[in-house]
Amino acid sequence: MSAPPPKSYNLAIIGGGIAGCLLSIGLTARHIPHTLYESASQFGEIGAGVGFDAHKVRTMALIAPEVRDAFLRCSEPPSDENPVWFTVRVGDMRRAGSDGVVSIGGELGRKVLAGEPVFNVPSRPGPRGGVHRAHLLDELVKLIPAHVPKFQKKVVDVTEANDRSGDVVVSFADGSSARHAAVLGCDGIKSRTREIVLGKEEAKPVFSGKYAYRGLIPMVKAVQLEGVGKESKVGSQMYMGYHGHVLTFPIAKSSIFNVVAFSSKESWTNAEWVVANSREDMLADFDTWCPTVKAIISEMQTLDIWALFHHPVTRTFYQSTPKICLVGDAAHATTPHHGSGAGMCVEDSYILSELLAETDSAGDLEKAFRTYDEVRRPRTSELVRTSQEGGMLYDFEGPEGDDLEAIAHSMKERMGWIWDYDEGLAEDLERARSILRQV
Ligand SMILES: Cc1cc2nc3c(=O)[nH]c(=O)nc-3n(C[C@H](O)[C@H](O)[C@H](O)COP(=O)(O)OP(=O)(O)OC[C@H]3O[C@@H](n4cnc5c(N)ncnc54)[C@H](O)[C@@H]3O)c2cc1C
Repeated sequence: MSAPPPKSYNLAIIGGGIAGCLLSIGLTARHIPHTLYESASQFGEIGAGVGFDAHKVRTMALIAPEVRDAFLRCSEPPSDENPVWFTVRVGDMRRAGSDGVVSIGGELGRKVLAGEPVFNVPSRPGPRGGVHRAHLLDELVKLIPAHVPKFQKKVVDVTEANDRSGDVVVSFADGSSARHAAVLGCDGIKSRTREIVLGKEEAKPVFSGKYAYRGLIPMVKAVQLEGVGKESKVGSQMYMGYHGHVLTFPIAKSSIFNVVAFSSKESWTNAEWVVANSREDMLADFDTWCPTVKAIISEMQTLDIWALFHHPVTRTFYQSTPKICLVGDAAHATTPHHGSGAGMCVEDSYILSELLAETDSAGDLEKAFRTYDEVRRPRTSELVRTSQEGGMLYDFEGPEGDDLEAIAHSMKERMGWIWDYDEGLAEDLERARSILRQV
């Protein structure tokens, strides 16, 4: 197939995380000229896991088939016989008798042995699951042409060019600047581009009431921990409790046991979001929990606390002067409780790439951004809302309390809304295209 006519514009992507890389691949596949500016000296992700559901993996292929292939190279082929997202247990023993039976809400709760499976949240068939973030990013980066990324380019400002061209001038911390038709802000939860669009106050992320410990344990070691080994083949586990929950899932083709352990806190006053902590304090957060959870926590090598912030209310994802469009966490930073913040980067990148593919002149970019905002903001804002509620649900802080049937029902409903979206996304794109084509 011959290449489409060249675009009369050149875009700037700010930020080379999952959103910036996916968008760059999407634009490259559609012959849309752009440069990616990243503040760090190279692409990089933290040493932790990230999970994608089957719908997001299918959407990766719509950005470009190579994105899905990249994911598959990092992930374990799923068993579709009994697809399970998480096997859910009660890990907190505060309400347990000496026999280990937890006295907890709902009919299900009467039979619960601490640490033993209570219910499964079924996932959907198809490739999906956890990968090591750095491994995935390494694979994605290979799909970005060498001339596209520019490193050590920290964006400090975006202004309109003063020659009535409608171009934007991107200014960097090193004193240099670059001119583009528009900016695609993929600069994450602490986004500078969001500040420019919304103003400093409105752009501020908000503490969600939760913090997390994150750890990677070699699988050979994890399977020796009490209660873990026999379930190594089962996959992902969630241990619920009062004001906390613990997730474990295999990554790096099951060679690493990824742990995220959550706790609650009313407020966060520290200017830093990742702070050092003592082993005693970390263990104390889970000292009422079952032996399996305690064994997992005691094996964690990183003690840092990650305060979890999000950006719950967003008036707009774009502005016209200077032209900026927000993508990924820059647009809709979410808590991780539905494991879908990066998944929304996938959906955003697909929709925006497709809309830009249909936009031939710089004068039409604003319309493309307005259309993207119209179809993407409702869904992603809802994710931010339901994800925060999800964290409270797993920690027995929601209206369901510790009623396990009500929690199971709510979890399945919330996850279905995120996962069963192949048709929804196709409809969103169709609707967006018809808006874009209106004169
Ligand atoms: C504990 C935890 C677990 C999670 N688990 C999951 C999961 O299982 N599944 C899932 O889908 N999501 C998950 N998420 C959410 C997911 O990690 C994020 O939604 C996703 O990584 C956001 O990607 P991003 O590219 O938008 O932002 P980022 O990854 O933050 O990337 C932003 C990039 O922009 C660069 N940058 C920043 N400022 C500037 C600047 N001024 N100039 C130039 N460059 C700049 C940064 O260096 C960085 O490279 C989790 C989040 C947390 C906290």
